[in-house]
Amino acid sequence: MTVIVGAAIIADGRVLACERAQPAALAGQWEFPGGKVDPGESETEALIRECVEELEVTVIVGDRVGADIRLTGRDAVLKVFVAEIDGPAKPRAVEHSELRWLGADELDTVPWLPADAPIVDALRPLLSARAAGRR
Ligand SMILES: Nc1nc2c([nH]c(=O)n2[C@H]2C[C@H](O)[C@@H](COP(=O)(O)OP(=O)(O)OP(=O)(O)O)O2)c(=O)[nH]1
Repeated sequence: MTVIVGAAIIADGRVLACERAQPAALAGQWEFPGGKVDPGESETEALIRECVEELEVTVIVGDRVGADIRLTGRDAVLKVFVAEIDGPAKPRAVEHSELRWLGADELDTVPWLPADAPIVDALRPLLSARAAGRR
């Protein structure tokens, strides 16, 4: 089964949402940066590599957010991890059409990929807690 990892990159109580530019069927929908784990690579290594490729930032990978999500019609599972940017670098939209930092009350302002709904739900309380300074 293909494992796809995603990074819920959090800073200042907001999470980084990324708008897909391609393929056409997914363009305009929002996601967590990430992608397939390559053979011989750990999930953490894959996330770090994908964030460098897609955003030109190095992330520190933390806890899982939500449960494993089976992608419909595919032999694939999505696993999302909390992450933070290591250092002062700002993410750049290398492969996405737009990046936005969203607070707990802004999560519903973008159309997420359908599979991400449970992850977005799991993130909401986490972001509220961080915004309130209770990491
Ligand atoms: N990265 C990412 N992919 C997601 C999310 N939700 C979701 O359903 N997916 C799906 C969309 C894609 O079908 C698949 C990931 O594909 P991808 O194109 O980002 O991964 P990749 O770079 O490794 O793929 P490839 O170009 O090497 O084929 O997972 C999400 O939040 N983040």
